[in-house]
Amino acid sequence: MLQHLRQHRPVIAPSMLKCDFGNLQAEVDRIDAANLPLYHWDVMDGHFVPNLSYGAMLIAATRKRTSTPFDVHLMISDPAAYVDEYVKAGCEAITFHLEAVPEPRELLQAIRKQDVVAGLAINPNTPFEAAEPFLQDCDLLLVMSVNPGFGGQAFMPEVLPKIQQARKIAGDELLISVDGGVAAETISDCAVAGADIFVAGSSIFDHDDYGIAGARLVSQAGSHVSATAKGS
Ligand SMILES: O=C(CO)[C@H](O)[C@H](O)COP(=O)(O)O
Ligand SMILES: [Fe+2]
Repeated sequence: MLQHLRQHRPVIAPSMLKCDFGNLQAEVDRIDAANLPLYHWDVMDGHFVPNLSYGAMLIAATRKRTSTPFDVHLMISDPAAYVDEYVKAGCEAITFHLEAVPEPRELLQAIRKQDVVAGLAINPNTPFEAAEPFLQDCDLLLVMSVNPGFGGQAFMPEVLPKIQQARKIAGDELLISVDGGVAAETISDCAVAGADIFVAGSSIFDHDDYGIAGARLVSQAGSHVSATAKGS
């Protein structure tokens, strides 16, 4: 899975929060036809964030419909209680919030032990230094560029220095994902700062053709992803 993600950099990951749940099979077909290499599932519990989305049951049902890898972004207060459900649902990457689990080492290690990519997410107000001690136990750092809870919000450029810091300190091994308001106008700044996974909700699902929307994002980001990073 890590190899898959590294090979597909810049990775455009459609945020399923914005898809048409009334026609999920059609959405899966359109995403896969567009060759988007990673699904991003936003799980919200109405407690950690003021919104409720969907859970492992829906993800497991969709798992049967596509072989494209899944990353689940857990915006929930007690991720440790639910990680096994998301592994069983077929998620290849599990990302949870540092704000929910201030001592995340044990949970990151437990995720890795199951051969699943371990991701740690930080909110816009959380400094990079809070996550830094745990980076050796992470495969992926997700930097939120909106306050979590809703799709369609405006990108917060003030998070870009955190991405730069993470890339400088962690080197090329760490996958850095940016999530929230990523669009054609904002993606190149994220790529220049050092991100390699770009979560895209509105900037994919608001378009008629996901292939064209994805290719546009790749071309805006692509030239900034270093040649050594690509395919390494
Ligand atoms: O985690 C999220 C919100 O909490 C979503 O992944 C994110 O907002 C994606 O949607 P958009 O690209 O429209 O901002
Ligand atoms: Fe997300």
